[in-house]
Amino acid sequence: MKEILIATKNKGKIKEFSDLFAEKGIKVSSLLDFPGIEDVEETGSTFIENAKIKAETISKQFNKIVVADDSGLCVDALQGRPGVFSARYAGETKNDEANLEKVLMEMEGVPFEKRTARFHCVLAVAIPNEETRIYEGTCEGHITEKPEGENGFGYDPIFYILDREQTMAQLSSEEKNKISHRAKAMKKLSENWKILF
Ligand SMILES: O=P(O)(O)OP(=O)(O)OP(=O)(O)OC[C@H]1O[C@@H](n2cnc3c(O)ncnc32)[C@H](O)[C@@H]1O
Ligand SMILES: [Mg+2]
Repeated sequence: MKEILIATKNKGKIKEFSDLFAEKGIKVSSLLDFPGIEDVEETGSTFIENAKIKAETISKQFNKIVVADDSGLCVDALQGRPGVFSARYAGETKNDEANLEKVLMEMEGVPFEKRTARFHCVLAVAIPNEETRIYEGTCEGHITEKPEGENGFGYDPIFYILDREQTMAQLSSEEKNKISHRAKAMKKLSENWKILF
């Protein structure tokens, strides 16, 4: 079976990529399968820079094709924050619940029509001795006033999808994988599938 290495230790992402690649008959491995590999420092100032840094660093270590995902939540009323700081918005420990509580606190008193936000996903495909490829996807929504739903990860419980009348965390994983920023970026990558193998 074909296999692709994703440069992440985020369990939520790994689950989604496993499902999305399984549709193509491809198995996913991740940095959780290689406990000796250290986290790559995200020193870039954009999603694209950070996705490239993660994919290229791990690709060099393994000398093979590697996919990395840099993603996050951009809230209009917060001038695009948390943005590239999404994973560590409430501190270095990467606590999903503390992060979303911080966003809710900062959004207190903001009326519904001004609570617009989007999830952004950048996939970088690093190929030894070739230029890194970039694929992007976004998903539009509104920030809720309190968390709802148990599925997904990260900011999903406070991200309301207008035409579904549900938060991302209330959707099943199959439904999220049809509309999410990650699924949209994956679709673009899958149109260029042949670069992977
Ligand atoms: O860098 P890696 O190792 O892949 O894992 P990470 O968790 O640090 O990932 P990012 O640097 O890309 O930060 C993305 C953060 O944005 C949030 N996020 C990304 N995609 C999301 C999604 O589909 N649903 C909810 N939150 C998401 C979540 O809090 C992530 O921790
Ligand atoms: Mg990260």
